[in-house]
Amino acid sequence: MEHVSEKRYPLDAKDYKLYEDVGEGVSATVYRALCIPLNEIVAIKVLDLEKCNNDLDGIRREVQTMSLIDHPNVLRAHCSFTAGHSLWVVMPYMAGGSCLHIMKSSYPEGFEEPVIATLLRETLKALVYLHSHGHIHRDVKAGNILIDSNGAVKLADFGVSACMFDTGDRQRSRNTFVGTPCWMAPEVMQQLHGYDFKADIWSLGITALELAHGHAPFSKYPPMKVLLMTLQNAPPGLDYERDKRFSKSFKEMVAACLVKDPKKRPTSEKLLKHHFFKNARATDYLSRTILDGLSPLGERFRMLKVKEADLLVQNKALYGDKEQLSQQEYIRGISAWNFNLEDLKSQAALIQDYDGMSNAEDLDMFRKHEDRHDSIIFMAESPSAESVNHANVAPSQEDGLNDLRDLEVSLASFPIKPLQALKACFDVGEDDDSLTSPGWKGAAQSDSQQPPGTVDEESGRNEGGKSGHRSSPRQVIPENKRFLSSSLTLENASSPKKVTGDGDRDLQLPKCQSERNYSGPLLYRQRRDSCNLSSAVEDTSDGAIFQRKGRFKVTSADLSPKGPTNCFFSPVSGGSTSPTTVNLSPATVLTSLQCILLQNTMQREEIIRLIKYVEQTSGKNMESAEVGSSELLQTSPASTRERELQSQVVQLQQSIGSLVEELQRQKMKNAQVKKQLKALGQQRGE
Ligand SMILES: Nc1ncnc2c1ncn2[C@@H]1O[C@H](COP(=O)(O)OP(=O)(O)OP(=O)(O)O)[C@@H](O)[C@H]1O
Repeated sequence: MEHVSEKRYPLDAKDYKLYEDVGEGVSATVYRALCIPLNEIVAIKVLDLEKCNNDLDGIRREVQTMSLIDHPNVLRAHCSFTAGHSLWVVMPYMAGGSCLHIMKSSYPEGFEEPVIATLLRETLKALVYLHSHGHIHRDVKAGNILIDSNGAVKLADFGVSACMFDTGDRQRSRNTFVGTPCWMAPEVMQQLHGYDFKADIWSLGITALELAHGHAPFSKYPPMKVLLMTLQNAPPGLDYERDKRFSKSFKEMVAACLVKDPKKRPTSEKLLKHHFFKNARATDYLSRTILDGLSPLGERFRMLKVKEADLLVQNKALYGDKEQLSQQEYIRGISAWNFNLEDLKSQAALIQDYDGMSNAEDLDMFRKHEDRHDSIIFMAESPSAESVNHANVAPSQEDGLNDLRDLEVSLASFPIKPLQALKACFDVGEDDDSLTSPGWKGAAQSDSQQPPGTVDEESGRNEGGKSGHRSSPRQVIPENKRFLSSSLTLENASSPKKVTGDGDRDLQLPKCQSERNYSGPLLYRQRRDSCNLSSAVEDTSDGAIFQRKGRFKVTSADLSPKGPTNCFFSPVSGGSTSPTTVNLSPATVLTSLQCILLQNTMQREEIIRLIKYVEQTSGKNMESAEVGSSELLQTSPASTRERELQSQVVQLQQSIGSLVEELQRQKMKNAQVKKQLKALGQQRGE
């Protein structure tokens, strides 16, 4: 199957002339190019196989999927071949570029409804086709919806697609944590029961919001927060003042996609019949509207890069802070997040300031649920379409009962288990990448400056005018790792890396929660970081690493309690000390984070006391001890803040406690009323 289309596209880099770059992803640069023998303009995606961190299986899957599909709304690869250490994927050139690029350059506030309806209908047609052929796309987003000059719409990027008919490792990959957080369905984050086609419907709903607003919901938050917000909050929707311009049918369509329970989402086929799509126009409408007057794609892309570079410089000047920069990158729609330890720690810290109230409510509430699973009466319902309208409304104490009810409903119908998500985050890190692939670390930070690398070496020319070379040593791809689109044989398809599914992870969850200290993996990794141990290989023994195109690297996690001690923050420690809890709520995770914080504070204070004690009793003023204690004492402002936070948490706990009691009282009343009604009914019957 060397050539998948009727025309024979050559399998040699020399037969293509690369022009300007028109797009960039995590691991690839896309060029406009000329296929010389056919005299045809094509797009060539040049994937740097080194950047892919040896995830040849993932790449092979992308190429395979792209080659086999045959639908007008799905971007199909003409052919692919390796050139040195790059993989070239030749595909039709979509001159309009991605919806994301169009929005960024000309529609920062999003598109008008008929445009959105047209784009989504075409995307949905692609999904109907993919789903009926057993594929889950898993990365539906505006950046992957491409438009041709005549307005034709195609869904691209199969880098993380999965096949429902797969077995073994690939089947298990449906339990993995892939995609791009803002667009990622809760069940994908949750990694509890795996997921199916419905994950794409969620992403489509998020994409609808993205097309309506110019950015995806939560896009200003760092990934960790996005995960927690997606899991904890009511689904986002078109509920704001600014959304008044949109029709009821659009709002309903979005609400139908963004139901947390995947079973309650419509299939792609059913969704396509939604009356919202009656607003959709013929595709040439797109070329007459959003493409009209746009400069050529390469030019737009260049301008965007300049804008982004300026933004980065500005931000650096403003914040000089990595976290802010990573957020800005996020805003810019770049999905190559840098999941390093420091980022994660600061993200984890950020979570505490967010929605303190609701988090604390969740915290106690859910813990109490865990203690009395059976006593919850209204658990079976799921968040209704109306509940979508409650999104982002901060719960108040006045309507505490309703909120509690909502919370119970949403938590109960959606057994949140975000620890894996967090854990996955804690177990990803650029340290691993740097250890396994020496050139990666720097490369990840300067993606936009990366040349295609092989262009020069393989074809001896680089028409794109790219300059600059990697400083990292080039890795020669062994012959058995080279492949053409024709070489997708079974043997070749076997993954070099074993993919570990969530099932494994579940099994490894500690039996006794009290043994678990969430600071364990963090501290452990911190230690490794500081020692710069070259233990990436050992790391995989803790949990096989699998990666999807640089978005995430997920391991089966280090679950052994490597942390120093158990959490001993009694006011909020229920979740952490419960001996049987395995299903963890976001609240529990937050509890654990709070525990870690408090634990560190208390330990620090304890150490200071001990140092002082030793100093006094020994009568010696040991220099080192002095330095140590004075340094430690300097940290007191932080601990004051921490104490404040702790007391806030305690207060919140207390108010939640009373709300829960009130809830219990109401339930008892309810039960009594029911009894009375029943008795009355019986009396009447007699
Ligand atoms: N056939 C094409 N014609 C025109 N532009 C394209 C084409 N394919 C991709 N692009 C542009 O290049 C960008 C990056 O491509 P692509 O998404 O396939 O790379 P990636 O590494 O898989 O990205 P990511 O993983 O971040 O989604 C796209 O967002 C799009 O703007």
